[in-house]
Amino acid sequence: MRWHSNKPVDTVYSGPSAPSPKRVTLRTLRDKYRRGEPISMVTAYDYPSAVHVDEAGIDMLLVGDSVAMVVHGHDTTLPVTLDEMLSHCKAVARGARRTFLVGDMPFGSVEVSPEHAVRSAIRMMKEGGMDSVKIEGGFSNRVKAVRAVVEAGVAVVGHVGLTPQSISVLGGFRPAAQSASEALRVIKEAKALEAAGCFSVVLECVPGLVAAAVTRELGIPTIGIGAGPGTSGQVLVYHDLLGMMQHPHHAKVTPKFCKQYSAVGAVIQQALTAYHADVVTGQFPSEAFSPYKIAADESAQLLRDLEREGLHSAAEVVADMTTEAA
Ligand SMILES: Nc1nc(=O)c2c([nH]1)NC[C@@H]1CN(c3ccc(C(=O)N[C@@H](CCC(=O)O)C(=O)O)cc3)CN21
Ligand SMILES: CC(C)C(=O)C(=O)O
Ligand SMILES: [Mg+2]
Repeated sequence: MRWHSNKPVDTVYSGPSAPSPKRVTLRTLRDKYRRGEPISMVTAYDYPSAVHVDEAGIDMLLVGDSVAMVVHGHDTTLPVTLDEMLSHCKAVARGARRTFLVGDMPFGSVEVSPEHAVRSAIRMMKEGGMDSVKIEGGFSNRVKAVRAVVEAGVAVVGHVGLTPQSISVLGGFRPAAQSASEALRVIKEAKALEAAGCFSVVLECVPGLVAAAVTRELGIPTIGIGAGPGTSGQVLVYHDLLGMMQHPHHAKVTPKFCKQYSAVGAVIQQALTAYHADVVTGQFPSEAFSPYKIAADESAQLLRDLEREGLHSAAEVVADMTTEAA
């Protein structure tokens, strides 16, 4: 009860039952945007990563359908289902106390009709515990879906430029808006998504000039990924920015626009190799990691019980280890 306390804020208990930090809301995001303050966004797919993102002060957390590639090992984002996304959303929601949560609507959860999109979006909110959803694409049927979802009372982030869920028609993860006509289309799509009620739009893999033009044209924040510095905010994939995807197995899916702020993949590899070596050489677990003891009178009783039952091998071990300990 912060408002009843006369202690300075930093002496207030900050353990698990501490008062919750102030949540980022749509209001907070709009205020930042109006003041021209950049908005930070990162993906997370599980409880521990959500805790880290939350504690870092990141404004928005995206439970991205990139989970299909980064966590499930698929080559595209297409296979992940709404039920799988919901499982990740629930875990993330348990770890996030402050950051604004966006659930990525996976391929197959919005396309059929606006009603279909509304039903899926409601599940993201109700079951997934999200604060909003993100819907990929700017074609007119997607704009209609966005409008229906917003009218149902769900805040929506749009997503134009490279739209990985359209890989089947795009033919690959290619940068978007590189011709005048493509760039104009992206700008018009972003405008249409704003008009349909999106509170923000992600711009993926478009030239910085195009992203800056969209940003100036819109009255809502743009969040760029591989879109240069001229957007209202930035988003990166958690594992990419931590440098967890350096192994040749997944290095191919780490996009070149990603700055690596650490080399966590190398740290993990080194730790696992060291653990393996310790197990093989018997250095783990040492006394320090063998905490469970049996009292002397209990082990003496156990020794008698084992001999009585004819369990001589076990009895021998108990006898040897009791003398060792003594
Ligand atoms: N780990 C990860 N990070 C991401 O940022 C991310 C995903 N996965 N999966 C979903 C989408 C796909 N993204 C990607 C993936 C690859 C490139 C990329 O390397 N593009 C190349 C061209 C590749 C080609 O032509 O096939 C480039 O030169 O930009 C870009 C964005 C961004 N998203
Ligand atoms: C790359 C971001 C914007 C995304 O959609 C995802 O991670 O799924
Ligand atoms: Mg996505």
